[in-house]
Amino acid sequence: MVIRVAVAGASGYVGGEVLRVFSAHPDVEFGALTAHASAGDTIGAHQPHLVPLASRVIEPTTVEALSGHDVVVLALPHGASGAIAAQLPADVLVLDCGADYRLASADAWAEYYGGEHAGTWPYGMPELVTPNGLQRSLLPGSKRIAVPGCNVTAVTLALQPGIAAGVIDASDVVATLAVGYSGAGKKLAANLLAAEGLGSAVPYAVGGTHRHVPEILQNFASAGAPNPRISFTPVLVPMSRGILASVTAPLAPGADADSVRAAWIDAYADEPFVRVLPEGSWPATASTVGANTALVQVTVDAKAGRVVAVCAIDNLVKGTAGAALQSMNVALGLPETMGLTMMGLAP
Ligand SMILES: NC(=O)C1=CN([C@@H]2O[C@H](COP(=O)(O)OP(=O)(O)OC[C@H]3O[C@@H](n4cnc5c(N)ncnc54)[C@H](OP(=O)(O)O)[C@@H]3O)[C@@H](O)[C@H]2O)C=CC1
Ligand SMILES: CC(=O)N[C@@H](CCC(=O)OP(=O)(O)O)C(=O)O
Repeated sequence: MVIRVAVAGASGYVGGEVLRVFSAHPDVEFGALTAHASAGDTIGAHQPHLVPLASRVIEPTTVEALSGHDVVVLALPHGASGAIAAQLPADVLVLDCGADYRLASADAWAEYYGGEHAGTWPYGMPELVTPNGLQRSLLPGSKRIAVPGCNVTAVTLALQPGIAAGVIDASDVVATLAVGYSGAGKKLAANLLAAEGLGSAVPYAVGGTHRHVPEILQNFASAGAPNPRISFTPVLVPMSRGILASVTAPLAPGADADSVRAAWIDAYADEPFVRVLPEGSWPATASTVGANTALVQVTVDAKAGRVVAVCAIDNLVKGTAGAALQSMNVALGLPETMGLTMMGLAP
């Protein structure tokens, strides 16, 4: 079987990671590679680490260029993906790595992103708990998939077992994230001067303003939280990749350390890409670099009466490109793990 894949945004961080991750899939063959200002350049000029693709020429992102493929991956700024996706044929599988189609609520879109809401597509997180079972059962046959936000993936995977099992109170969640520079995209990351960024940790989008807040709350509600609330603070730290989400919530009445641990272990026992670490060992972003891995740990802070859950991912793999490939496999009826690995890169 050959799956012809077009990648829009091939000059960016996510586009580059889509090219790297998807090239490990035995059935994938790349068709058009498109972008915007870099059209006419070679991939090698923008992604020098992708040596086998170095001589491929980047085309402008047009409906014509993206037509005639089995799969189109959009790795474009939000807004740009909605504009092009609306013109793509209905029978091509479109995986949008941007935010345009993630939210179910047009009001939430207007509040956090502004402008018109493009719509809502099936959500590309196979592990998500939904009222109708796990999200993976809803993806086969889908022709449109909204790939989750990277911070959202880390926070959701950290906490959803406790929500689904009823052992935490999700109306008072506090999340603090250490996030790497590549999450900001190539253009912004280039502006983060090493002289100022190195050696410093800087919070941003503080006070409930981050665009991922409504997406996280949507996932918590999907997992069964009746009135989810979160105080969310991302902190930019000097690493190129990685997200470490530390998430806490009150212990539900009647729950204890045993029921909490059992909830997390049971939730992820059969998940190919989520690993609950042995007790006492805590996730590190370095162990996820380059892999479609989510490492999770949980404990009870008895004095505070709160559950503390931590999740580490590579923002560009499980946080985006890996999640896209995982969802593509499920949508096409292929083994979910095809072409994906939990073997990271270290040291
Ligand atoms: N970085 C991350 O960790 C994550 C990012 N995402 C999302 O993925 C998407 C891509 O992000 P990222 O790769 O980081 O961003 P980059 O800035 O690194 O790359 C953006 C890409 O989009 C292209 N582009 C910009 N404007 C247009 C346009 N008007 N029409 C067509 N192409 C355009 C650029 O092309 P050119 O260079 O030629 O101008 C470039 O290829 C965003 O929606 C982002 O929010 C999601 C999860 C994680
Ligand atoms: C460091 C940094 O800025 N990280 C970005 C990552 C978000 C991202 O890219 O996700 P979307 O697809 O939802 O835009 C942020 O926190 O906004």
